[in-house]
Amino acid sequence: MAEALVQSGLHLHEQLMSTAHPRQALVVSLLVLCPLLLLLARFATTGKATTSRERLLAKLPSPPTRLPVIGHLHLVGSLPHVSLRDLVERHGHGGLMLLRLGAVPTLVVSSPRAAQAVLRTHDHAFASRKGSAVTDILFYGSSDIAFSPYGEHWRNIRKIVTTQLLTVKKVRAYRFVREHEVRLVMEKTGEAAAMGKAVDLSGLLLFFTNEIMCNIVSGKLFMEEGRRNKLFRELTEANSKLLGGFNLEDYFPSMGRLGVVRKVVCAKAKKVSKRWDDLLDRLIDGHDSKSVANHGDEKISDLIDVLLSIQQQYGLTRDNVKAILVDMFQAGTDTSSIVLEYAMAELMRKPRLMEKLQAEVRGIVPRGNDMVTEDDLNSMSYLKAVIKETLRLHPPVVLFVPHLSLADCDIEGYTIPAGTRVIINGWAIGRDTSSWERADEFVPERFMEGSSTANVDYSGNDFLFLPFGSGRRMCPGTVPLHSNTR
Ligand code: HEM
Repeated sequence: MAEALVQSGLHLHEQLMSTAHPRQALVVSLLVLCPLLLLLARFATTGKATTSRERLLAKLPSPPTRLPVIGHLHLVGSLPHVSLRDLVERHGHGGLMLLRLGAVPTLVVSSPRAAQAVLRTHDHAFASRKGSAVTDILFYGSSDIAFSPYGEHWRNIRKIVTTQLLTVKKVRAYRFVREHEVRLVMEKTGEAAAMGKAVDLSGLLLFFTNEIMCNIVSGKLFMEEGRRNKLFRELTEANSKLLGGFNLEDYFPSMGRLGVVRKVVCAKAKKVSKRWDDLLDRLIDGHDSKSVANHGDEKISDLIDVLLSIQQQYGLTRDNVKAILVDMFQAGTDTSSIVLEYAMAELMRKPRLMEKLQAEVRGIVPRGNDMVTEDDLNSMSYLKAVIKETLRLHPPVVLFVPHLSLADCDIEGYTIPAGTRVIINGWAIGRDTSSWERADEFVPERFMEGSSTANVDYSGNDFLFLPFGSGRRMCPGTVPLHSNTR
């Protein structure tokens, strides 16, 4: 179940990063596109090995079996993160390898040391992104946080997210939303258990995280909630499919610029984007800067309220606001539910660990309390270790959103030319056998006191454990994740 889940790739970043594709999809797509192949070959081979950039790329370690037109695409199997890890082990050097994915030279980074070079030593040079026709449509000209190129606009919206939207204070304020949703999940599970019915945990956890994100982003006052939340779920899934599908332009950018190809590639994305746009327009129109969701005495503004209230101060257009909102949904929903699902799957497979965790919870929650409160969680060191271990072994973002280099950089004795796409394999880094003992096993004890890796954490400073990345493009979502999963 778990590996399939990684592949079904529900999370924004996971989708975005799936620049490497299942072979089947590739073969089908290429058959369909056969008439275009000759043209492709022309585009794909232009400038080959003649420029200084090509000469630098040619020095990088790379699998020898490169085919005309598709390059190394045929080497990438149905689990791209696994294929890439294996390919780097076989053909890479120092955790680095160059793949030609169609016409796009792509640097694959697969070891803690190489990741440190990219995300810390040369962070500035590797901090950009390259949008595509699809991200331009779904994210309002790629003006969201995840796809914006490095520069003024990205700095501005990233600041908004970290100082206004995803702050500890703000996330704490939504505690009542989380507690309400946890109670609902408990009730549903309890009812099913009483009737001896099986529970679809994946569905329940996805529903749970989606409900939380919906209430945090757009509050409780606007539109009939059930309908709105369902629509958000559908649209998030539609985005994931589009971002994770085979997009010709990702591999053959020159082809993508041809009007006719762009039209075909973009038709579906435009339909989905129109539905997002209608929904976001209705939600934004339903808000005004003074609107607040009430909970007892607390007055909690949702993320739309916050964005509208600072819109002028930060010079945001309405489309910028919408792009940020799409990011929050896309990035915030599946990640947390995937972590929860893997944690449950691992604990079910290892009842001894489940008992240990239950004993910790029972020892801390006062007798008679039917719910664990968020205050109780701080003292639960084994629970924290279980979550860390889940993130190490099953990071929901297996391959990071591709980075783009802005300047030439020397790494591990190679010069990586400016304009190179970089894929960081977070999944492989978490399972690196030179960093982790019994790397493929679920052992939360490795994060408990007394273990040599007890203090390793995911703040982006320990390069052997990067579930959220590191550096300028590191995930800004650690604060909400903490609250949603625990
Ligand atoms: C378990 C939960 C999550 C994990 C493991 C995770 C992981 C990541 C990773 C690995 C990246 C890419 C870093 C890079 O490209 O170098 C990323 C980017 C991002 N994440 Fe998350 N994420 C999670 C949850 C969230 C949540 C809850 C939000 C917001 C509500 C969020 C918002 C973002 C955004 C906006 C970016 C793009 C940052 C940028 O390009 O500047 N993530 N995340």
